[in-house]
Amino acid sequence: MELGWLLWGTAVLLLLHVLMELSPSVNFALRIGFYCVLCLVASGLAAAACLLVNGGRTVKNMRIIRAVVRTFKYFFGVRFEVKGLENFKVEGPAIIVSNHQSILDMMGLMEVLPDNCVQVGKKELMYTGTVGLITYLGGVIFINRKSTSSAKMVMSEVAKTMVAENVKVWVYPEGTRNCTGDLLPFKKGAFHIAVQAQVPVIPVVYSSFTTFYNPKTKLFTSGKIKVEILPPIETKGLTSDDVTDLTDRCFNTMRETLFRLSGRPSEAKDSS
Ligand SMILES: CCCCCCCCCCCCCCCC(=O)SCCNC(=O)CCNC(=O)[C@H](O)C(C)(C)COP(=O)(O)OP(=O)(O)OC[C@H]1O[C@@H](n2cnc3c(N)ncnc32)[C@H](O)[C@@H]1OP(=O)(O)O
Ligand SMILES: CCCCCCCC/C=C\CCCCCCCC(=O)OC[C@@H](O)COP(=O)(O)O
Repeated sequence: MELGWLLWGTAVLLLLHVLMELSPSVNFALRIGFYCVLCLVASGLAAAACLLVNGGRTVKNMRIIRAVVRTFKYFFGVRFEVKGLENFKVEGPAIIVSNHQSILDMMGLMEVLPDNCVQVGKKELMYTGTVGLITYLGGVIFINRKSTSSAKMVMSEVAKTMVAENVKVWVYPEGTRNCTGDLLPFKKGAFHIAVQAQVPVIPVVYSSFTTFYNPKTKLFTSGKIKVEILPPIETKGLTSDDVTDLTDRCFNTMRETLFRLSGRPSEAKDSS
């Protein structure tokens, strides 16, 4: 009986392996499917640990989530090369902005996430089962992207509480995933918070995934991601009139860095 199960298991694994070798779409679907299942299962386990250790929604849970997610890279053969971690060592709160390419970004986020840091996320994430639960427990700030006025209200509240509670806030200023190897124009919410709270902006750039991950061509193999944490940009003395300029400066610096890290230096010079 047990031998029968073993043989069936081996046959299924072999079949999956052959299918993955033969078809890039099957390989892609299985790897992404595995990533989602891993996120759902790990979130359930992490949620139990968060509730036992910290009792409810708190940024302290991010340490548990970070420790769990940092193991994911070994399942997918993803390696990170990180530079500039010392730039996170600013006294007190800050806004961290980074490029957003895929759901796989959670691995890169947790690889460098400083202590006492929460992310801004779309409210739809709340409805993703255990992943929604873990994002809630970790203190993620949920916004409704379809309503600028309500999103702006939440962001203004964040500007007040991040100073009172001494937390850093991680925002993806492109506002959505973008895996083209370039940046989308930046939304201004993150920069408004930074100016309102008078806290520095710390840009973080991840090299393009396109050489090993591309949903359009169904590519998903192992690969290396270069991460660079850039020096903080001060906002002391800036007003709401300076937000557009601050956004543009940050965008240009990050785009230049993205192209350099991804081996496309010439195009960085074309941007402006
Ligand atoms: C254990 C296993 C676990 C596995 C799992 C772990 C997961 C544990 C981690 C989870 C991590 C989640 C990570 C999720 C990642 C996302 O969900 S990314 C998507 C959600 N995030 C975002 O969208 C953030 C970026 N978006 C913004 O900041 C946008 O500005 C806003 C606030 C949403 C507004 O959107 P909008 O209306 O489209 O944008 P925008 O053009 O910027 O603004 C319109 C006008 O309002 C003004 N404005 C904007 N904001 C403000 C403001 N705050 N004050 C005054 N004026 C403002 C602008 O200046 C602009 O006016 P003009 O200057 O053009 O005259
Ligand atoms: C009971 C309901 C069950 C629902 C099951 C849902 C399955 C989802 C399972 C795993 C997904 C793992 C995702 C990890 C968190 C990813 C955060 C993220 O990257 O969100 C995307 C968001 O930044 C931008 O969204 P859009 O590009 O605008 O779209």
